[in-house]
Amino acid sequence: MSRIQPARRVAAEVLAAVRESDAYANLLLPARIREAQLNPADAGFATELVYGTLRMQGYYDRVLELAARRPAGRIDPPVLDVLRLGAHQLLGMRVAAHAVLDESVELVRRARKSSAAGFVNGVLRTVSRETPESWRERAVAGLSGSARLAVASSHPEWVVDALRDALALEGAEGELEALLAADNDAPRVALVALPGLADATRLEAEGLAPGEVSPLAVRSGGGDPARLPEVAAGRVRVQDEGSQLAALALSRARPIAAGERWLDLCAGPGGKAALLAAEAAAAGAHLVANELVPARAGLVRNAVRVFGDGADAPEVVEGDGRRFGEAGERFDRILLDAPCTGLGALRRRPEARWRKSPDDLAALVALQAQLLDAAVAALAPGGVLAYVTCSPHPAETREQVRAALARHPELRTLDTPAALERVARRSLGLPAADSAQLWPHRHGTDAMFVQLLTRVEA
Ligand SMILES: C[S@@+](CC[C@H](N)C(=O)[O-])C[C@H]1O[C@@H](n2cnc3c(N)ncnc32)[C@H](O)[C@@H]1O
Repeated sequence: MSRIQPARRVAAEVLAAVRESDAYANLLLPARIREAQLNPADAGFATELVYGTLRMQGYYDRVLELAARRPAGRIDPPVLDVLRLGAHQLLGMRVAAHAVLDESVELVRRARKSSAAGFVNGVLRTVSRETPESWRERAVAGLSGSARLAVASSHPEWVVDALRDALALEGAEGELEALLAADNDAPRVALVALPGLADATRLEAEGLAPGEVSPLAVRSGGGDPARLPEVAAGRVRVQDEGSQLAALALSRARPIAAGERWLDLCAGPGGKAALLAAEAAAAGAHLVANELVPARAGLVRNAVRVFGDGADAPEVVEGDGRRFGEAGERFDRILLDAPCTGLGALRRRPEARWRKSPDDLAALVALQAQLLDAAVAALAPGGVLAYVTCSPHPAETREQVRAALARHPELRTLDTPAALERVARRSLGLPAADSAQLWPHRHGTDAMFVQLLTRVEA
């Protein structure tokens, strides 16, 4: 009989898969919880173990380096997984030391690393001898500036610098620590009630909490959202409220004329496409949803299945979005929710901050510019284009828009903060500017960037 609690076993398996095969914790963990048939309490424990360990990995590595007196890079990766998991229980969850030590030793044996059992026991015992507060001080001793913040908040240093630069564009550099802290908070799951198919007010009357900023949002009461019949049927979907507002800023930028043609250029996995399809269906507009990666195009098809397959149903197409505009086809509204570093969604993708590097940024910025050019070419004169990223990085947001405006004299900005304020449930307090930036620490959303653009006759 295994002496390892099922929740710890599931957490250890997910951490190993995230490291070995670049698995996404937010996709793999719910599946493993279901397979292992964990009860709600154990499912919650496993979720905290996985998310907390991955988010705080940078900080725990610093503590473990001090306790083990060797760099984390010189610790066998499967052994390091077990140490990180143990550190999170001791420092982040205040689990009793004897339980953490016993089960960590079992986990390292189970990972076929029995020879490291004494090492794991010794390092975690050292960690357990000091309080979390004392480790917080020791971990940053001798560090300053971004390096100190990076360790304390468990973010890579280049991400700390990028977030500071993005806040500085609004004169809000002083909010950096609040933003970093918000990235480490477990976000409450937001749901969107698709217009015409579900009703947020009715769901509130049935006991779900109202959303924070989106008029279509309700908050899941915890547990697996798929237990709600509306979610299982695809009429209510899990979607960050910032994403909801970004899609609504486009669909509600101005009244919809029947017969309008809409394009979602980079639609996978289909969250915004489903919302746009609902908005389009209610007003007699038609949506084309395009996605490059076939598997993700499949997710878009699933997301819009609820609209049936009649002539008015959204059309899902596969291919490189950069081909749009070439054949002379024009659209009245275009969403370009561009592939990006995702630095605005670190709360919900706990491993993401460790996977991206500044090298990824250059390639993404180049791709975003090409997709923007295609979107401009495919935009009907007088149409509306929403350029959206789930990253606040200046190179992906305001600098990208500034460069597009310089390349395309026919492009004009629209007052995006006003468009977002019009659709939001409460005032967002957005500063006056052409573009709009949402923030986790201010709005409880991902850090979505939205720029509405229009095209005058060339
Ligand atoms: C930020 S995600 C879009 C999220 C989506 N709008 C939603 O709300 O669910 C960007 C998507 O662009 C896709 N993509 C990347 N390069 C592309 C290209 N050249 N053409 C079209 N799609 C692309 C990615 O596969 C990814 O699914």
